[in-house]
Amino acid sequence: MVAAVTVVVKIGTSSLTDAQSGSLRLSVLGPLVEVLTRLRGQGHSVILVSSGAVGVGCSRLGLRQRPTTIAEKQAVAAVGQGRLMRLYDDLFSALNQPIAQVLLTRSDLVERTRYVNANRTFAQLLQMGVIPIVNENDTVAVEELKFGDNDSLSALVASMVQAQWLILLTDVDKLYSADPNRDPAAEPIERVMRGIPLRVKAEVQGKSGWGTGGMATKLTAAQIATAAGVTVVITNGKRPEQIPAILAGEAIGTRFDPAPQPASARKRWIAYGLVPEGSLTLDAGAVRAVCEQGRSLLPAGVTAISGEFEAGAAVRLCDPSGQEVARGLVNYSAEELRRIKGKKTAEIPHILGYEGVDTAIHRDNLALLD
Ligand SMILES: Nc1ncnc2c1ncn2[C@@H]1O[C@H](COP(=O)(O)OP(=O)(O)O)[C@@H](O)[C@H]1O
Ligand SMILES: N[C@@H](CCC(=O)OP(=O)(O)O)C(=O)O
Repeated sequence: MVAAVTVVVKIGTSSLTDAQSGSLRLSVLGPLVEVLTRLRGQGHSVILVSSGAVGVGCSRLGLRQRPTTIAEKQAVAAVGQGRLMRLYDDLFSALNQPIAQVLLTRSDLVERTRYVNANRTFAQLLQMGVIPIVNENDTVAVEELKFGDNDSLSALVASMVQAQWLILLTDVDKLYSADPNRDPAAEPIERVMRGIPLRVKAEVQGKSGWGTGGMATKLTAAQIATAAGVTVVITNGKRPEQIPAILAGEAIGTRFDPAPQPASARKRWIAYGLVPEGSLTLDAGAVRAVCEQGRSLLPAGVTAISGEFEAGAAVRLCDPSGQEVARGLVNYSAEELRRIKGKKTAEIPHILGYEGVDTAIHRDNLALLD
């Protein structure tokens, strides 16, 4: 018997719907509902992140391809989401398991008070024995503030609720060294110890006909969730009955090990919950100070600024080669930083004409990326 855990299961359109007809695959949904209900009955907390609103909406409206315009996608998702939830409610109700619909947009997680509030709602639902079923609120999400894919959404939810497990159910059994649907020589990867291998990142271009992000967004999800201390597994959605064996430690699918010392909830929110509004390029000394010595970022170590943002905004911190290494909340606007970049702290009041703070980003507002 496995100790009670919080598990987030994400199921993609490619597993939920038939690629040809677009109709829902009851042969997948039935066992999934059964296994999640059983886990709940054993005392585990379960959250389901379910895609499928667009796919189901398309099937209902007789559309043969995923819509391309935003307005079309939003309208089709509005048709599909209700049908999807109705089906889930019927199936879970047959097993006496209460469920809840939770629709989130990126902006719900960007604003700290809304993030904290969403977290409280999840905690309350789980305490009441409910299985929350989460999707992006496609109908109202605006392009600049979209998760865009439910892989990232599921990782942010897993991080927010401090889940032990995130299980990504898809139409392949594992992560491969290349897209197995295109390259027959692709080799399966059973375990990713820490950090996602670069050779794999370069080889994750494809996706199924109805899927959104392909394997690339699953790797991003794995990065976000493992950094929060969550164990991530990518496995085939056709066999949901394997989930208890996964939780018991069996080597099924691809397993990503969690960070041994996850950052605090606030730092994780800075790193992955917020949407960066610009970028700062750092010199090598500043990268060392921030990444290895845990120090604040001084204007002296900044060599370039891109984007327009106000003080308090979230920005990317990049090393001299352009690789993103951290994120943080700036103490100065982009316009101010352009004037004081590369300058010593003592020079700042003269340049700006007022006494500012010493740091461009204080270490408490700085989160390293995995
Ligand atoms: N390196 C890889 N390993 C496994 N699958 C890959 C890889 N690169 C691309 N893919 C593709 O990713 C697809 C799954 O992603 P996607 O279609 O978005 O599924 P979902 O709807 O479950 O999110 C697979 O069908 C596969 O073709
Ligand atoms: N929110 C969208 C799903 C977006 C998405 O990530 O799809 P998928 O790649 O199939 O998990 C929907 O419900 O159709």
